[in-house]
Amino acid sequence: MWRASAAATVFGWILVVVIGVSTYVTMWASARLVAALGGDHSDVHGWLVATVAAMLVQPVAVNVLAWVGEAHQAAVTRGQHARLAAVANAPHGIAHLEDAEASGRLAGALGDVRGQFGLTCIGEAWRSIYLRTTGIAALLILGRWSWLAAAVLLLLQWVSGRAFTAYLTQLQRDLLDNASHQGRRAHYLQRLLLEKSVGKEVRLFALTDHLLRWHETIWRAAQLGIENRRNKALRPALATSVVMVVGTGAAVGRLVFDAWQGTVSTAVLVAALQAVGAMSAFGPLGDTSSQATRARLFAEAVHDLESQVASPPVAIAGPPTDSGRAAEICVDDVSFAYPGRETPVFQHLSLHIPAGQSVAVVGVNGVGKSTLIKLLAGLYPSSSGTLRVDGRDPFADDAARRRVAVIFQDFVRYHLSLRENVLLGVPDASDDDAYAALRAAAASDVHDRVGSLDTPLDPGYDGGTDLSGGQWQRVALARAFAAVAAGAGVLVLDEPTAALDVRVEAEIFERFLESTRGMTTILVSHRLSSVRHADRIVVLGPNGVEEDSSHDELLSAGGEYAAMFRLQASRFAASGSTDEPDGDQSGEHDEVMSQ
Ligand SMILES: Nc1ncnc2c1ncn2[C@@H]1O[C@H](COP(=O)(O)OP(=O)(O)OP(=O)(O)O)[C@@H](O)[C@H]1O
Repeated sequence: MWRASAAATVFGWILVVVIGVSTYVTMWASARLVAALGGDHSDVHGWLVATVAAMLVQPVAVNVLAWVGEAHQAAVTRGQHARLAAVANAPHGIAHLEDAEASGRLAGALGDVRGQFGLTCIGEAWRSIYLRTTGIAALLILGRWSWLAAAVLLLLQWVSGRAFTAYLTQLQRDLLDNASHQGRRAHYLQRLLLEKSVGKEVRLFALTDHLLRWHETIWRAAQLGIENRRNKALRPALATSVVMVVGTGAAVGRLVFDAWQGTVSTAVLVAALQAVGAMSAFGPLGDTSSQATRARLFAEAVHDLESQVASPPVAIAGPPTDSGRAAEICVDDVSFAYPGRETPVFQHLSLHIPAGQSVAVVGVNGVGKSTLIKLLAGLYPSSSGTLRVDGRDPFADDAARRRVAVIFQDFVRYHLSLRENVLLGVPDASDDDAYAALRAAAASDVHDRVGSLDTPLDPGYDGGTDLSGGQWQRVALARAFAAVAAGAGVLVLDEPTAALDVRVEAEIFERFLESTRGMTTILVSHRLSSVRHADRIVVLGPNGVEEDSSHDELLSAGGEYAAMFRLQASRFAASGSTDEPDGDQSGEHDEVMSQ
């Protein structure tokens, strides 16, 4: 709370003290007023003024504290958003985002910041603090009658409050626990029933009933464990509250008895009766305790995430690189296995790409083409060997990473304007840069269709629209071209053109190779006809680089590449399409390479 806003914390504590003091004065002055009216007539006016003043000050301070709580809440929520964003983005790679437990916890924490926690928890935490302060006022008043009774009541309320908090903690922990296997699965199934992106398939394959039943089964199984834990924590909470009620009754009985015996004055009797009730501020506080517990658990969860996810090595911001110049890539004896996996994707892989060369990487499904690109982009560290972009490690050096512009097959469709989709990584670029990038990606017609660079590419927004798969791919390509114009030294297209028809893909790749001449480019595609104009073709196989030469040389060599290329070409010819003018090119899709 202090970190989010020191001013709100200090002001809040001042108000808490004011509330505590005004509570004490209200109880004591009103009791003295009753006693004065009842017979001793001592300074009726003075006690009346004190009572009224305290009764006015207290609600004003409570309301101002509620207002401070809201401002404080906003500051805390902002801070928590920033901390969560830092947790998600601090590590240089993306392994933590693929770790099911860490990403589940991150998603849960984010949901919490956006939900109830982000709205009321801090206000309720302040409420619980000032209620405890009113409890201290009540304790001091009770002490005027009997310190023993005050201490016993404090103990009973405190034990009951602790038992209730333990119960709430269990409850809230279960609510916060998005990381359990069953919890994640239940959430996932729930999302399938609600999300737009899967709505089509859910209807098409009539999955609704099946998903509902499946979700219910998993949810019930998860609930069973939760209910058992809750019941276990609820029993001591109930038992201690019974003891607390009996103890409070006994204290009231004793107080009345003392008054009956004449050992307690009217003022003390009236004040102490009020104080007995106010001692409940040390006990269970219902929703206030619940929210305050949630705030505490949330802070703990974020702290745990911070220590769990902050994995070394932290990236260094190296000295600026020669922006705009083609980069050289050296992969030397690199082996790599995904975190938590024993089987390596590749072992002892070596590949040298001189600056300015265009290279196509081809190979069957799962051989590791995309994984190699992820390593080049610095998203994972290699398990062994060295991988360098212009002599620097892209996993450890931010400047080296910025030299690599990649459009992956699962590129992001930003629900932002067309301009932002193209220029997201280059904020200083102008509209002309956006048009140039769109032209280079053969996407000028996308601009013509949506009408403006400002059009949101999401029909959910006013004036927004959606694009076809192929149009999205060309917009993503335009983003890559914009990155090149802004100084990236290696441009990688990892099959972002798979949804395009073969003619458009060939056109884009040709244009791409032409407009990036002199740059280092890497193309990954299953359509061999599309990549054959690259300077060099590298065929990846289970044992690393299996073939590595130009298209013509590989064809003459009559190896694996030649066989795959001829098979694609023959399928293409059999399909009767006239898309490929020289009849030497590949077919509709990636028949061979995908098998
Ligand atoms: N995040 C991941 N965690 C664990 N294994 C992964 C992950 N991503 C990919 N793999 C595995 O690594 C291997 C290489 O995958 P990769 O995506 O690099 O292949 P690819 O050659 O690009 O395939 P495709 O042609 O189908 O795109 C595959 O066996 C895949 O199952």
